[in-house]
Amino acid sequence: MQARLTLPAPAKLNLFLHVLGRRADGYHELQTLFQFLDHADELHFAPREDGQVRLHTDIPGVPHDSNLIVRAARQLQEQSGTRLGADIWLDKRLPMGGGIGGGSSDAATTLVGLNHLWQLGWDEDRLAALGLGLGADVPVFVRGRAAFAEGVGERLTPVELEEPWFLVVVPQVFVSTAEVFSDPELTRDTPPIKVRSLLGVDGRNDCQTVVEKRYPAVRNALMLLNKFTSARLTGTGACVFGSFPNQGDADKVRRQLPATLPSFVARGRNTSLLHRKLQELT
Ligand SMILES: C[C@](O)(CO)[C@H](O)COP(=O)(O)OP(=O)(O)OC[C@H]1O[C@@H](n2ccc(N)nc2=O)[C@H](O)[C@@H]1O
Ligand SMILES: Nc1ncnc2c1ncn2[C@@H]1O[C@H](COP(=O)(O)OP(=O)(O)OP(=O)(O)O)[C@@H](O)[C@H]1O
Repeated sequence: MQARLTLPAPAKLNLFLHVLGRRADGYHELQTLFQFLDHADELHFAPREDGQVRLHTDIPGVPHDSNLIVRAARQLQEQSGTRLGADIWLDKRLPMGGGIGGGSSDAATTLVGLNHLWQLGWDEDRLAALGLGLGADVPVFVRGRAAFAEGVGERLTPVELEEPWFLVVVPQVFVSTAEVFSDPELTRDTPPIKVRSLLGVDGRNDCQTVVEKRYPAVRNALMLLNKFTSARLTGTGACVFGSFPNQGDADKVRRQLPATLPSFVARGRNTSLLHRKLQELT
């Protein structure tokens, strides 16, 4: 591997997730609060003169051409008209299907990284618009600022939040986002809130009841973590999390969880690890 650029692709949490309604195209109108975690995949990039895009790391179950990294790279290549290609390597650390946005974050880091490497000069708005076509969570990762999100996640208002430590528990099940959103029992009528009333909002996730019913492993993880702190679901799961004022308190609870249940501790951040790294580059 001879990488020219190495960048992180951090996880996100949905600190709350409200489902407001269903649109004609089947997608759901949401309101959610995104914050980033200092826990990340890492991507390595090198330019290619022959125009090919090659990801050299296999993710089991994800064919090369369906990987969001490859799809993001090819779409940026096509839409920018560059003749360059890229070799890409991935250190996968984020659990998949966990509701912490690993695939979307990989796609965003690819867009931002190749924009830099190929010297395209695209601005954030253009990269975020391309990213939205790859997944609802991609724009927030492209922009890298904690945000109140509306629509399907594309209307973003940056916010400054406290930056506590989070203990994230990773139940060993894969939750299908599409299945959760198509469940007839999903609550879809939460009234909209205004960004200025954010502070008064509790951390409810409207998907939690449906996910707990369908996935006993998630219900068990929530029950377990609830013994120590107020536990919540992120996205459509499977990950559940609780917040702590410092790392020591989070680690202490982590040590009391069964060894069979994977978990990690990471700080919540208002500026993503990707964007902090980019600031060092410029
Ligand atoms: C739940 C969140 O993680 C919150 O951050 C995201 O909104 C989900 O984003 P994502 O994983 O990128 O989801 P996508 O790949 O865009 O959508 C997966 C499937 O979930 C359903 N879906 C997703 C997002 C949304 N606002 N309404 C939906 O109904 C759709 O059936 C869609 O086919
Ligand atoms: N680079 C990638 N990393 C992870 N998953 C990928 C990637 N490319 C494609 N996928 C596909 O996307 C699916 C969802 O992965 P992801 O890790 O984004 O889920 P998630 O954490 O639930 O995301 P979200 O919070 O956005 O719902 C995977 O099961 C996989 O099939």
